[in-house]
This record gives sequence, structure tokens and C-alpha cells, in this order.
Amino acid sequence: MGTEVAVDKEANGNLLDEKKVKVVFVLGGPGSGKGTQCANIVEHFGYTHLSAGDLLRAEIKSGSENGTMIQNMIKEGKIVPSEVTVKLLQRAMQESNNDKFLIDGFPRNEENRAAFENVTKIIPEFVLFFDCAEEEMERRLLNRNQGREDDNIDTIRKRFKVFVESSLPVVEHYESMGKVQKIDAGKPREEVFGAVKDIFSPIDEKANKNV
Ligand SMILES: Nc1ncnc2c1ncn2[C@@H]1O[C@H](COP(=O)(O)OP(=O)(O)OP(=O)(O)O)[C@@H](O)[C@H]1O
Ligand SMILES: Nc1ccn([C@@H]2O[C@H](COP(=O)(O)O)[C@@H](O)[C@H]2O)c(=O)n1
Ligand SMILES: [Mg+2]
Repeated sequence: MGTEVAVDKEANGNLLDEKKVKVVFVLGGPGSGKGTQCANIVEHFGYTHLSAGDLLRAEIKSGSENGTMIQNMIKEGKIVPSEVTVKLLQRAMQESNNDKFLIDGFPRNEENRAAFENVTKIIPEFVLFFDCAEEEMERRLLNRNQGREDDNIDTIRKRFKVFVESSLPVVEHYESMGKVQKIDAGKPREEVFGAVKDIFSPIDEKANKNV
């Protein structure tokens, strides 16, 4: 499927070997099940899962100079400046031996999208969009119990607002390019993965034929 493009060789200050990669963006509201289904896709289809939120949380833990700023943004449900997130994603792709990535929770706004395209020149193969009602997402987040500082009702409401105002327009952008694969994510996990499999299996079969 689609174009293969090279990651910027100069990211991270190192001149790295050119590496061809395939990227699928995984989008959906907070609690729609992106992380849960990415774990299934990794297991069945051999992708590497890069969650932008996880990379940002790891950056806070690492004691990075941006840590406090990132922590404050996450607590408020705001979107961290793209420069920071794109660098983290780019570094993770370069450090991986894999050539196919699920980028989860990114691009979250138009600035994210443009920065990623400008820096990496990567156009996603497609966008996997998990469509789920707010009521259900709220229930899932309040029951997640992973100790996330943003899983409280005040921050959850802010995250929903940011999702509708800033992230849905990105999905619409890719929709206008015919690149969105929409999944009904309100169903039980196994049913959602059934729908995910229907999308990835033909791609996997085609890739295996071309080996
Ligand atoms: N289909 C489902 N039905 C019920 N619960 C689910 C389903 N999928 C995921 N969950 C649960 O909902 C919670 C949120 O799921 P997950 O962490 O995968 O969402 P997410 O989209 O990655 O959220 P975020 O954007 O906040 O990172 C988790 O506790 C997960 O176990
Ligand atoms: N592109 C992104 C992705 C995430 N964030 C911040 O992290 C928070 C948690 O993200 P999850 O995907 O793990 O839910 C999110 O609310 C943002 O504050 C970001 O800034 N940019
Ligand atoms: Mg997640």
C-alpha cells in the first residue's frame, strides 16, 4: 500500500542511514481504545507501537528540561508543542529496527500534522480512526486505574474538548484524502479487534507475497 519515504537523516543530531518506513496513524478520542488495539496489532502484524502520550510521559520521567512543561500540558489536557513530540517520534523510529510503525495519538492537531510532514516527509499509509461515544470513553477512562494524572473528570472534559476542536479536523483532513479507516470502537474489545484485523490482514498478505 502507498508510498515509502525516508526519515530525515539528521534528526537527533546524528547522520543516520536512510531508512524506509511505513506509518499508520492511530487516532480516536481519549479512552477510545487506541493503546489496547495497538497492542493486538503489534502481536498479530509485527508493527512497532509508538504512543505519543507514552513518549511524552517517558520524557517527564527522564528528567528532561522539557519535563515540567510537558507535565503541566498533560495535566491540563493541552497539546504539547509539535517540535517536542515530533523529535521524540523521529528518534524512536530511528532507534527501532522495524520499518512499520503505529503512531498512536498523533497528529493531535493541525500543527502536529504539518510539523511531522515537514520534518520527516512521511505521508501515512492510512489513518485508523477509533470512533466511540463520549459517554463510553468517559466510563473507560474513569475505570482505567493506571495512575494517570489526566484520568480525572476535570482533565477528561478538557481532553474531550481538545479532541473535538483540534483533533477531529485532522481526521477530516485525512478523510478528504480517502485515507481514513473508521472503526466502531464502542463494541467489546474482541469485536473491535475483529474489525481491525479485517483492515490489516489483506495488507499483511500483500506484503508477504512481495517478500
Ligand atoms: N472495547 C473496549 N471495551 C471496554 N473497555 C475497553 C475497550 N477497549 C479498551 N478498553 C479499556 O478502556 C481503557 C482505555 O483504553 P486505552 O488505554 O486503550 O485507550 P486510549 O485510546 O489509548 O486512551 P488515551 O487516549 O487516554 O491514551 C482501558 O482501561 C482499556 O482496558
Ligand atoms: N500528539 C500528542 C499526544 C499527546 N499529547 C499529550 O499527552 C496527553 C496524553 O495523551 P494520550 O494519547 O496518552 O491520551 C494528551 O492529553 C496531551 O496532553 C500531546 O500533547 N500531543
Ligand atoms: Mg493511549
